Parts: sequence; structure tokens; C-alpha cells
Amino acid sequence: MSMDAKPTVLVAEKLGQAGLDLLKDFANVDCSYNLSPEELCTKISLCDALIVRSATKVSREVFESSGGRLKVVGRAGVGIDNVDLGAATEHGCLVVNAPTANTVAAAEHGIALLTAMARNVAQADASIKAGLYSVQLLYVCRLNFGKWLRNKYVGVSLVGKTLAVMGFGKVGTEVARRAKGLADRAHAIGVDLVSFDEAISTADFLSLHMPLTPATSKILNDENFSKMKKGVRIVNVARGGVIDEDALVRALDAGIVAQAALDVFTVEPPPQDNKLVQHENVTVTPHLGASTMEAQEGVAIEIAEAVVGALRGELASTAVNAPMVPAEVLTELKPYVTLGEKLGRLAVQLVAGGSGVKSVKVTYTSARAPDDLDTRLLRAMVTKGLIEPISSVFVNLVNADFTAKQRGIRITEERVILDGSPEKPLQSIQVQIANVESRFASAISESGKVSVEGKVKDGLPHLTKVGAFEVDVSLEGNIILCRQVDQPGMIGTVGSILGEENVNVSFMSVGRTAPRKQAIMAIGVDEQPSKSVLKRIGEIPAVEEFVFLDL
Ligand SMILES: NC(=O)c1ccc[n+]([C@@H]2O[C@H](COP(=O)([O-])OP(=O)(O)OC[C@H]3O[C@@H](n4cnc5c(N)ncnc54)[C@H](O)[C@@H]3O)[C@@H](O)[C@H]2O)c1
Ligand SMILES: O=C(O)[C@H](O)COP(=O)(O)O
Repeated sequence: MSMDAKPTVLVAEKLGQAGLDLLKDFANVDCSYNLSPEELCTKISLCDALIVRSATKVSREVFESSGGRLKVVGRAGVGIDNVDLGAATEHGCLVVNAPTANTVAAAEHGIALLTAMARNVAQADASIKAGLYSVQLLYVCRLNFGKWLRNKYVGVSLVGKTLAVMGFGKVGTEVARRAKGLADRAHAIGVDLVSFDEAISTADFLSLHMPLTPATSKILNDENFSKMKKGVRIVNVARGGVIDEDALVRALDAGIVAQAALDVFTVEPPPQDNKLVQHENVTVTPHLGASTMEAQEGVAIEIAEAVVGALRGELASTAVNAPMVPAEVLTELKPYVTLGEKLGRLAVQLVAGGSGVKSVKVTYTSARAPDDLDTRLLRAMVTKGLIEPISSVFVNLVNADFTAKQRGIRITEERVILDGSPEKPLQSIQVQIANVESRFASAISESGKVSVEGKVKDGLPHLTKVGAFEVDVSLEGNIILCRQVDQPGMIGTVGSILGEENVNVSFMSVGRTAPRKQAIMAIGVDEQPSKSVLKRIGEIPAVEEFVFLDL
């Protein structure tokens, strides 16, 4: 981050002014458009956030070049096919989009293309203009009637036709709503949910609105064109890649597809000699679906708010590579999130060597029904606590599951449903690590696992159980755990050794199996005691084992 501690946001494509103003209130904003892939990779190591539209490829190299600084990529629009989500997740980088602000604009453009295509508006306009142009050049008669082609551009009517809306999400729904008014037939609104094969074989018009994914890539191909009604007309305001463009040229030439209206292309901008662009039965626009004044202001505000929120550490409601947790749930879970992370940190530090951790079980006790308790955030934070003390990896909500998997750590979850009031989301969290040896033998529970358990008390995380021993220590600062013979004077002895070195004790708690037998003393300390102090504690005759844990 820069010297003035403001984050830096790189805006790599044109963004509405209202969004830029919002960003500038919070961050240093670098608007650099038309960067080459190499320039983007060079700049990115100085940026905390990147905002793009559809033209910038946010590739794996971009994340690798960021050196861990890039925290969020904001896609000022819907489609995220230009962002390598896998690489973003691996690098712990949140990706957010602006999913709602351009819906109507895209739907309106789809309808514009549908009606313009059906009535040859673009071709007829180009033809007349070409005719007038030759008049001016040649200084001949006033009109060139050769270009006034009223018979050539006879169109087709939409009334009574079937429109198949493929991809019935936000844009698809809005297209169907508008098309209903045009076609005025129940089955033209796309509410008959039919199979893909039925849709393509019965439609007079196809309007594409699905995202580009491995499943939709080239979904309209030779095989599927051959199943279509002869004379079908196709509108694409989704992504060029959902159509096999060579196959579409063949289908147009064969008369299977009468016309196509395309806003998007596999390669943008398409090369000059692209056969679709040149085809007389194809109408094209340069990816204008989201390009209205209103949509661009809306998208800019939507993405700026999401990026600023993410940089502030808030969970974005439009995240596309992290679990979505609504704001009110997040507020409620906050102390449990801290508890989960601290229990993870404690548990892994109790393992001898730390690195053998492969099998972890997290048990939640709660009076809430399972579907009323979203544990993904808790699991991610336990994972963060488990992994960060034993590696240099930065773990967050985005990459927690990936990082655990990559390190071969299997994390299972169990919920124990309690009777009682579901007012609190959780009663307790227990973290158990199987098949490991402990640096502190008393942390091994009866089941042979390193086990720690905690609760939230008065809004603060507390350690309440270590192995089979019940304790109660607030999880702030650091902790010393001692197992000793239960006898009078132990608290005073340990307390005075710490006091001599000015180590402040914040909390002490003793849990024992039975009076005068074994006990565990959990001591919360604000400072880290020196090695010699820890040695002196270990030399107290009644102390059988002890461990210092860094929280
Ligand atoms: N031309 C433009 O400027 C422009 C503007 C906005 C959106 N878009 C494109 O349109 C797409 C849709 O936008 P949206 O806001 O409606 O998104 P959305 O997520 O609301 O809708 C997408 C729909 O497609 C469906 N879908 C996914 N895979 C499918 C498949 N294999 N077959 C059929 N349906 C499938 C989903 O279930 C969902 O209902 C975006 O991903 C983007 O690529 C383009
Ligand atoms: O997916 C989208 O939102 C649209 O394709 C808009 O893309 P654009 O931001 O490049 O106009």
C-alpha cells in the first residue's frame, strides 16, 4: 500500500464518473486504459484492486504478477469469462461483479436486434446510404433508385412466431417480458420450460442469454444448427463463444439460419475479414448491450461500492469466487469467526511439528436447524487458523478451501443439534486433529485426537476445553498451558515468575480431573514471556508439562 495508506485501484477500462468519484473518496485511482497484457502485469504489483469491463483478460499471469498485493478484481458488468477465477481463488483474490445494473440495457439491445433483424433495418439503411453516396460522387441524377430496394428488404413479422430464450436469467427474463408484448402469444414468452432440443427445433427466433462457460461454449454448432427449423433467426447478446462461428456461417449459407444479429464475437473486435461480419444476412453491433448512459452509471456505482467494500474487508454480496454471507448473518457470526480462527491456531500449535496435520474435524453445537446455520465462513476461518502458523501462505475466505485441499488437509464438519433457544447461532466450536502427536500430551482427548473447544461469552471468544480438561480463558493475547499436580500455591508461583519479568497476566483458569490430582492451568498473557521465564515455569516441581501458544 502507498505511503498515505490509501489503497490503489487500477481502472483498466472506461468507467462511469459516479463510480470513479466513489472510488476516489477512498483510494488512489489510476485510470490506465488500453494496457497491453505485459503492461497490466507490470502495473498490477502496485495495485490493491483492479476494475475491468469485458475487454481486459485478467489471466493467471496477472495474479502471479501481483505478488499477493491484489485483493479484489471488480468486473464492471455481468460476464466474468474474461477473469481466470481459478487463479484468483488460488491467490486469495476476491472477484466481484456488477450483476444487475446493465440487465435492462442488454435486454433492450436484444429486442432492438431482434426487431431490426426481422425488418432488415441495418441492411436497408446501409443500402440507401451507399446509394446516396454514389450520387454525390458521380454528380448524376438526384436519386440512385438502384439502392432504394423495397422488394429486397421485405422482412418477417414477429406476431405468431415462437421465440426461444436460451439462458433464462436476468437478461433472458427481461427479453421474454418485452417479447411477449411484441409477439402476444403465451408460448412466446419463454415460460414454457422446454428441453434444449425442443427449444432449438421449434423456435422461429432464438435469443441467447447464457453465460460463456465450458458447458455453453459453442453450444450452437453444426449438429445443433442441423436440428433447427429452416429459416430460424438468431440473436446473440450473450457471448460470441456460445456460437461456433464457422458453423453459423455454414448454416447461413445453407439457408438453415435466415438471419443473425450479433452483438458479441469470439474475438473482439472481430478481424476485418470475419465472414459473419461481412455476411449480408447478419447484423452486427460492437458489444453495445450494456452501453447505455444509464447502465454505465449504474454499473460504475455498483462495482465501485463492491470494490470499496471488499477493500474495507467487508464481504461483498456480489462475490463470484467466495461464499456469500448476508451482512446481518455476518454481524451475528463475527465473534464465532474469531473463535474459529483462534481455535484453529491453538490446535495446530499443540501438534508436535505441526506439519503432519491431515485430518481435522470441526464440531459445532447449536440449537439452530442445520439450514439456519451457514458454517462456510467458520470453516474457512478455522482453516486460516490451522494453516497460517505452519506456512507462509495468506489464507482468507476466498482461498481457504483451496489451500487446505492443496496441502492435503481434509476438514470435515459435524453439527450437534441441541435443545433450547436458537437465539445464539452457536453454543460451542470444537476443533480436533487426528493421527498426530501433541507437544502437550494433555491436549489429546479420549478419542486420541488433539482437541480444543471454545465458546463465545459476552461477545468474546473463550477457550473452554483442552483435551479432557475444562478451562475458561479469554482468547486474547497469548496463552500458557501447564499441566501440574493439583496443589495449593501454584497460581501464585507461576504468577510471580511472570510478574518478575513484567509479563501481564490477563486471565487464569484451572481445570482439574479431581481434587489433588492432575490439573491444567490456562494463563492468558499480554506479552510473550522470555525463554528463561518459560524455563523457570517448567522447572516448578509440580509442573509436569507446559506449552506457550501464540494467538
Ligand atoms: N452484450 C452485452 O453487453 C451483455 C450485457 C449483459 C450480459 N451479457 C451476457 O449475458 C449473460 C447473461 O446475463 P444475466 O445477467 O442474464 O446473467 P444471469 O446469471 O442472470 O443468467 C444466466 C442464465 O443462464 C442460465 N444458464 C447457464 N448455463 C446454461 C446452459 N448451459 N443452458 C441454458 N441456460 C444456462 C443460468 O441458469 C441463468 O439463468 C452474461 O453472462 C453475459 O455474458 C452481455
Ligand atoms: O457481461 C456484461 O456485463 C456485458 O457483456 C457488458 O460488457 P462491457 O462491460 O464490456 O460492456
